[in-house]
Amino acid sequence: MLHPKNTEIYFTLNNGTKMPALGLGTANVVKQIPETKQAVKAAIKAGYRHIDTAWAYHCEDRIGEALKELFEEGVIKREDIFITSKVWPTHWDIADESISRSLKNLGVDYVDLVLQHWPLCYSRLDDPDGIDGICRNPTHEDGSPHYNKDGDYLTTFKQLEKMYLAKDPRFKAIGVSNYPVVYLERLLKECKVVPAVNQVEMHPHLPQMELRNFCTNHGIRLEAFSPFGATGAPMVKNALVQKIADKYACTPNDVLIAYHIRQGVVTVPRSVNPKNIVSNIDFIPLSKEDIHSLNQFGVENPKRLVDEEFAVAVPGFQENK
Ligand SMILES: NC(=O)C1=CN([C@@H]2O[C@H](COP(=O)(O)OP(=O)(O)OC[C@H]3O[C@@H](n4cnc5c(N)ncnc54)[C@H](O)[C@@H]3O)[C@@H](O)[C@H]2O)C=CC1
Ligand SMILES: O=C1O[C@H](CO)[C@@H](O)[C@@H]1O
Repeated sequence: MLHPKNTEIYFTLNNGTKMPALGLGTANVVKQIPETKQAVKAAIKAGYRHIDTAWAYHCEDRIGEALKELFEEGVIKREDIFITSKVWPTHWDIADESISRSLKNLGVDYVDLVLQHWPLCYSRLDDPDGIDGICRNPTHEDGSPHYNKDGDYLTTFKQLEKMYLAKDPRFKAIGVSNYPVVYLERLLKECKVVPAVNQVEMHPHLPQMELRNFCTNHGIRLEAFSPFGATGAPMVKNALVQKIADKYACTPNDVLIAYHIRQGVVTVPRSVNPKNIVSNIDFIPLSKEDIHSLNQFGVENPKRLVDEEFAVAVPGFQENK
């Protein structure tokens, strides 16, 4: 039986927007940021129609250069692709300005999805070496995160909601990222718009079963970041993943991507290597039994692989759930 490629699978969000199941992650490590442009061009030419980015990745301008060339070469039109950007905690109370900054850097009139990047409020500190003159991860002298103590994390989504309800033409859908169930419960009580997406760390070490059930029940599309376990792709070396890869005669990366798409979860693996970018397109008909064994592995061995110093401020990050 012929299977679709991962790039041919789309999911429908709760406002009717269609979102490609596979996207290109662009949170490149600093030394690879200059390779973002060629990675985006390689991905689009290979069939990707979804780019996941953020103000905080400091590469939106390079993505914009790639898109400009692809549009001019007639490879794609703007409406052919799905672009996600995100509002970083430094911009928790100026989401409008963050969106305008991202659109300027990307060189587009709109993005398809805007996410609140983290439910946190950072102080906005000047930093000539930062992004747009702002320190991305502000800290106190002791190295602890420099939060704005007067900030309410829900402010950001409330600002996105207000613009969305006013039919702001700069984006099609709004969502969140790194929201645990308890934060979603508050949001659903205080806001009118149900987030279209919740982007969270997910892989067989972190199946997020409670969050998966909650989001499914409330029509929130889950999106898996760090599907390979972030830089160095540690999940690729996982024995169970490798055993399943052998069974399907595919790569462990193929299993890790199919693990999400077969469960209706969007995923955005990162690479600047055109060979890897292309190989991540291969669809694998992972069975329900194999998906269950991968989920069960994580239920019994929960482990966060992207565990940044600021993340512990969000419930659920401490207990590695
Ligand atoms: N919302 C959020 O807070 C976060 C969002 N993200 C998004 O998720 C994306 C993906 O997650 P990441 O943590 O960046 O990493 P990832 O889990 O996608 O793994 C990237 C690593 O896998 C390697 N890789 C990729 N394809 C491969 C292949 N076919 N064979 C062997 N190695 C391969 C890459 O070289 C890189 O070292 C990010 O780029 C970003 O767009 C990531 C982290 C947090
Ligand atoms: O989206 C994100 O990507 C970086 C690297 O993982 C992380 O700081 C942020 O949440």
